[in-house]
Amino acid sequence: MRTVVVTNPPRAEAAAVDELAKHGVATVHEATGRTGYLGPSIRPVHLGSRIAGTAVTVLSWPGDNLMIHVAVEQCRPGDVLVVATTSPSTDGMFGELFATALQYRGVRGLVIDAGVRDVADLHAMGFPVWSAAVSAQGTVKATPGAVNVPVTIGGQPIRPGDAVLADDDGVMCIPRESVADAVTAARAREEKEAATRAAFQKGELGLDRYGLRDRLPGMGIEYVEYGAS
Ligand SMILES: O=C([O-])CC(=O)C(=O)O
Ligand SMILES: [Mg+2]
Repeated sequence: MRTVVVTNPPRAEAAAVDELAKHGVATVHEATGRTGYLGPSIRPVHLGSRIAGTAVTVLSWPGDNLMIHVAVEQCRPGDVLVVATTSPSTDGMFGELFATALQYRGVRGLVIDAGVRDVADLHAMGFPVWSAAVSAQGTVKATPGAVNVPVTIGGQPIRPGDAVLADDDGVMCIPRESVADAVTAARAREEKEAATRAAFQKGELGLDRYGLRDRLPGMGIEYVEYGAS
């Protein structure tokens, strides 16, 4: 692994990232052709937050949070810290002290493919975190890694400066060049879903709205009156 700290990577445009935060992960994931989702193993540590920000990426050795300390200095307002490890680990690499340092720098949250701790404090501070685990197990500060290199979480590549969108449904990454397009697509999908919601509120069935009823026979689905042989 290259032990490198990349400074000042290009970041997704801030206004587009802020627009992105108006839309949920499920909506943007669908609107972008089901791309970029980090998968169900990256979970919100506390519910009720939705953030979008630009990624500062960290590649750490498992059980070692040295490079998170290095990365804090690279963070700017509007960033999200994204931490991957070189092999799987659930150790609690991050807690309220790191969150305090990141909040001071205007960082919007943390996404980490490892463990976090001090979760009651993180909750009280209002610092949103998505992680693979919660663990009191502490870590060392010993092994070089990298900051602002491309990382992979849940099979999804995340480059420094890409947009990260996270809410109660999980986390997704949008390439920094594609954020404005993703916002446009998300708006269109929300308009379509608003029309569907209004129809469902009046009792229309998905079977009819989506043209499914006519397709059921072709799929071999038949209706049988209860008790009929
Ligand atoms: O200091 C650590 O190793 C992680 C932690 O608990 C904190 O950030 O509060
Ligand atoms: Mg702590």
